[in-house]
Amino acid sequence: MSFAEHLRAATASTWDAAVGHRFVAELWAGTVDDAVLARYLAQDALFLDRFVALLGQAVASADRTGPRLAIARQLGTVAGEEDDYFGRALARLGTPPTVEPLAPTQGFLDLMDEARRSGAYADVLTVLLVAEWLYLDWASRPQPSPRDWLHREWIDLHRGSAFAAWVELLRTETDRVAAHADAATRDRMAELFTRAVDLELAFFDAAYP
Ligand SMILES: Cc1ncc(CN)c(N)n1
Repeated sequence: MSFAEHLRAATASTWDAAVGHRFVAELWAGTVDDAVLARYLAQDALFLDRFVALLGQAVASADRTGPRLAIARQLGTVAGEEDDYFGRALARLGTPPTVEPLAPTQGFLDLMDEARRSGAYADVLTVLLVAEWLYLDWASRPQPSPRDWLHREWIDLHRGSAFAAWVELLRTETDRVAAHADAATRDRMAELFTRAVDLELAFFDAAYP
């Protein structure tokens, strides 16, 4: 088992609870309440801002050209296609332009800021890996797509061959960096991974007041 697979196995119960969350089931079924989706997306718009900054740090701290370019391309997708979805979705749902972060969102902002400020590629990769791998996992259900673009596009942004290749790159990079890291760095990566998985579950929970 690779380092990344080991971390995922160690967090399996929380990971599986997030991937099988009520929010995910309702999104796939196209039955998620507009107020719930609005609450979730308004929080995720706050997440997106700091996520782009974290991707920027990954571009800066990558130690090889190939991964640096792949991360830069994905940064473009998040700042482009994904941000465009947020604009259209929040306009349709009528979400207020400014919202305060709920506790799980604040936890994520702190985690991403911590990893970004550390400048440590290992830390940045670990947080990115959880955020993208867990989303690929819930978005890859072998199930018909919901009809409404509001639901379908949020799924489509996190599945497909390009997104799967992106997650594979993050996993390969995490394993490569961990293989050359000292025990303290690997311990820190494991701690960041666990914190991020806990926050993913709490983030879905928080969509339901
Ligand atoms: C909370 C959360 N985690 C992960 C993702 C996928 N980048 C997201 N959009 N929001």
